Amino acid sequence: MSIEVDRVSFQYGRRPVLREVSFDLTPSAFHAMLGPNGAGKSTLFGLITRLLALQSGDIKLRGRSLRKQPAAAMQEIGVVFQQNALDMDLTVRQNLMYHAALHGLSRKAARQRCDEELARFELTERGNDAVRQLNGGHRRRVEIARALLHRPGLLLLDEPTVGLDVPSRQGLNAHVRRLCAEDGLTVLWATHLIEEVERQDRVLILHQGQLLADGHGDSICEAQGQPTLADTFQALTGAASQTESN
Ligand SMILES: Nc1ncnc2c1ncn2[C@@H]1O[C@H](COP(=O)(O)OP(=O)(O)OP(=O)(O)O)[C@@H](O)[C@H]1O
Repeated sequence: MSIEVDRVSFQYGRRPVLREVSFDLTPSAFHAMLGPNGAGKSTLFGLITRLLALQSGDIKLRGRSLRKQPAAAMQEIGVVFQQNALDMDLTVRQNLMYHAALHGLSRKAARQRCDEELARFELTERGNDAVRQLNGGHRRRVEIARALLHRPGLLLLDEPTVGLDVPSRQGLNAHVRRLCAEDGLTVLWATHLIEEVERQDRVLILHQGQLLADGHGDSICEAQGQPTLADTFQALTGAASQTESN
């Protein structure tokens, strides 16, 4: 699924937060958006998902402009925000069914899609448990399953591993990479953690609202004359990359 972000700038009040950000994503590939806290990642996600209104520039999904055809463009997007957005007292299945109804799926289609997603995320046995009973890693999986119920072509994840322990972080990252490889999903994974990025990923480095690098991890390292992504990130941003331990 193609997405083009074209010269998007944004400011809160008089404070610029994004400056002429442009990129497009490779269909069916995993993209890591790496940026320290405050880089503007959540603001960009807010614009792509229309939580925030575009001020300048445009965003197109499969050629459909968010400005001109917002409803059609939004059908293409599944999103997992930084904050848990599940109802903790409802069961896993109820959370999914509610979301499917919001997307206009019939009850029959919704049930079928829920079954498929629960199986794919190895959650079938937890379907009737309240979300509150699940650990953090499983809750995040439910959120991703929910984001995919309406079969979007693009999955956005905003720091999805925040608050998870190391094995859960790694498991979730690997799971999303599999979705990309097996289902042809286009993924944009925002993080400030270098461990979640691999050298063969398309990497977008955002810093203080500007896109400082965009390309395969290897090419970015080579262009900067740096041995690792962590060194490249530091050279470009002046910020030591954050790791799970700090
Ligand atoms: N509603 C708001 N009003 C004013 N400033 C804001 C608002 N939301 C975010 N900001 C500021 O905009 C800048 C970018 O924030 P944003 O949340 O987009 O960055 P981020 O890369 O997602 O970082 P984080 O992971 O910490 O959320 C920050 O300096 C932040 O303080």
